[in-house]
Amino acid sequence: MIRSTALTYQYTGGPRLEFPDVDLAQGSVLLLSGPSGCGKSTWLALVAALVAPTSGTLTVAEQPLQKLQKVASDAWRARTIGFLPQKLHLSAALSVQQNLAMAQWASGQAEDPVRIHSALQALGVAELAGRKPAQLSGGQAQRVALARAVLLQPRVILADEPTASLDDEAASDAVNLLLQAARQQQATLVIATHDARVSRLLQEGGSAPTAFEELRLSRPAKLGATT
Ligand SMILES: Nc1ncnc2c1ncn2[C@@H]1O[C@H](COP(=O)(O)OP(=O)(O)OP(=O)(O)O)[C@@H](O)[C@H]1O
Repeated sequence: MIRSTALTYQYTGGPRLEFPDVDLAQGSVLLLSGPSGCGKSTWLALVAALVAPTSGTLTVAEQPLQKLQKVASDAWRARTIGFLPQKLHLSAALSVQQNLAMAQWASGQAEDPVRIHSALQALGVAELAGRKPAQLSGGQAQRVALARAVLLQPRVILADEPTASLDDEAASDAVNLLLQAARQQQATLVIATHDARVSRLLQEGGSAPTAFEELRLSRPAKLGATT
C-alpha cells in the first residue's frame, strides 16, 4: 500500500514539486505518468525513502516514512522496495548469479542460491546465471534486473521507465513480466513512464485486463514564474 497526503518536495535551487494524494491498496497497480521533468523520479525516490518530503505525509507498506529513522531506512528499503531502475545498474564484473547474490548480501541476508535460481527461472533466464551482463541482450538484462528487484519479495515494486527504448514486443513483455511478478508476490506495482504504450498494455494486461490507477503529474511552474 502507498498513501500520501499533501506531499511536496523542494529542490535546493530548483522547483517545488506538489504531488496529488494517492491511496493505493496492497497489490494494486499505479501508472505514474506525465511529461519529462514533472517529478516522476522524485516521487519514486520519496516512496523508496531515498529522500524525505519537504512537507506532507507518506506511508508505504504500513510504514509512516516520517517515523523511519535515517539509519533504519536502508534496511527498510532492502526489505520492502524492489526497484527496477531505467539504467539497470548490473555490476559488469559479476555474473548474473553474483549480481542477485549481491542484493541478498546488501540486505544483510546470506546468499541463497535456491531462491536466486527460482527468481531467475520465473523470468525465464535461469540458464544465463553464469554470464556477465555484457553477454546479455537488452531484454535479457532487463529480465535479470527484474529478477533482482523481486528477489527479496518486496511489498512494493517501483519500475522507472521500464519500456524506454524497447520495441513494441519487448515493451509488452516488460509490462507483462512486471504484472506477473507483482501478482505472484501480491506486491503493489508502480510503473513510472511517459510512454503512452504502457497505459494500453496495462489495459490489455497480457492474458486479462488489469485494473490500475493513474497518477498524472504536470510539470512544475517555471522558477520565477509569476502565475
Ligand atoms: N538535484 C536537483 N536539483 C534541482 N532540480 C532538480 C534536481 N533533480 C531534479 N530536479 C528538477 O525537478 C523536476 C522533476 O525532476 P524528475 O527527475 O523527478 O522528473 P521526471 O518526471 O522523472 O523526469 P524524466 O521523465 O525526464 O526522468 C525537474 O524540473 C528537474 O529539473
